[in-house]
Amino acid sequence: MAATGEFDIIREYFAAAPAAEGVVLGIGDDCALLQPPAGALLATSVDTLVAGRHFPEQADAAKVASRALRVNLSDLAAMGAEPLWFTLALTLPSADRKWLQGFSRGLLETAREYGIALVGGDTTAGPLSITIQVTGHTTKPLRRDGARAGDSVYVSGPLGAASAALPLVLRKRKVDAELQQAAEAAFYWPEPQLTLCRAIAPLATAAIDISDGLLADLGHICRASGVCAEVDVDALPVAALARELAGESARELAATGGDDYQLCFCVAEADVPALEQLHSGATCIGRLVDAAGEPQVMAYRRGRRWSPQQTGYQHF
Ligand SMILES: Nc1ncnc2c1ncn2[C@@H]1O[C@H](COP(=O)(O)OP(=O)(O)O)[C@@H](O)[C@H]1O
Ligand SMILES: Cc1ncc(C[n+]2csc(CCOP(=O)(O)OP(=O)(O)O)c2C)c(N)n1
Ligand SMILES: [Mg+2]
Repeated sequence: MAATGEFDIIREYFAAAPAAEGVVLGIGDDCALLQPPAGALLATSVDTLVAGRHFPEQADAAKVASRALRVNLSDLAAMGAEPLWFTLALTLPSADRKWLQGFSRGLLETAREYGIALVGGDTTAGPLSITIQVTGHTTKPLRRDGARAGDSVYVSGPLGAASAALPLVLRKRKVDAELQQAAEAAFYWPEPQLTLCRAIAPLATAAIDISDGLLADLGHICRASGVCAEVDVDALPVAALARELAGESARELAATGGDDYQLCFCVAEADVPALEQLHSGATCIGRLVDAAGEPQVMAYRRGRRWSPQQTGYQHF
């Protein structure tokens, strides 16, 4: 039996979200009432995931829910913020009970894992899309505009897995069950770098999460900070899964493919030894230099300037 209407869906699948810190009033009224931690800045961000654009139309509901929350948590990590609350705007083609059960399970399990509470949302009929707005708190924000010439540029972990996995996730390429599972894990369960962001917050001058592609996203730091970046593409940590799936193209995917949600961050020269002491798993991939002309990313392969056709995903 299908759930009947908008309010049944909310009550049955979302209203049972557990009580959480700072939630004076949660789901059910015109607004949620929230009490921010004393003295903290609130960090807020919203991202939409559209079926066919951000995930396959026929994707498993629990996996899509988890990915939708994880990519939003990634923005909190990139800002140096701790998760507090989120809202969910869900547009559904139909009130499919099985889909909704999977979706709410995946969403609420992920929310519990990362300590973030669902406090409200909106439910409408239409083409499948998922919008999540997250709020966190921080006393040491990691902005995009704090990087300076001379800083070293780091990435938090291996790149290229999610974009190499996309053809498998889209079922455009058939592989054995184990490889299919690894591909789906890379795509649907990116790890928001919240632990790393806590460790690097005292040292990083700027940070961004890699959603569109490393070279494109680092470009945002360059423009915000008024610097150029020199990136040694040969130094990028390429994910083993990307190598297995994409062979020779894996390094290009690591540089320009999105969807991995690792962090890219910068550290002043004087703080590099302290950063290295953290043994955080981050890899130095280049450095920042004065922007003689326009702030931009300059990529190098085998010591020579390298300009890929696309530096990252573009919607339009
Ligand atoms: N439609 C919009 N209205 C207002 N601000 C927007 C809109 N779309 C994007 N932004 C803002 O532009 C900046 C870049 O957006 P985006 O590339 O989506 O960031 P991210 O990769 O962190 O999700 C962010 O500060 C975001 O809040
Ligand atoms: C079905 C499908 N096709 C293609 C992609 C690749 N892709 C779509 S959007 C995107 C970039 C990230 O999405 P965006 O909406 O730009 O997120 P934001 O930068 O705002 O966090 C990528 C790599 C995908 N994830 N799923
Ligand atoms: Mg966005």
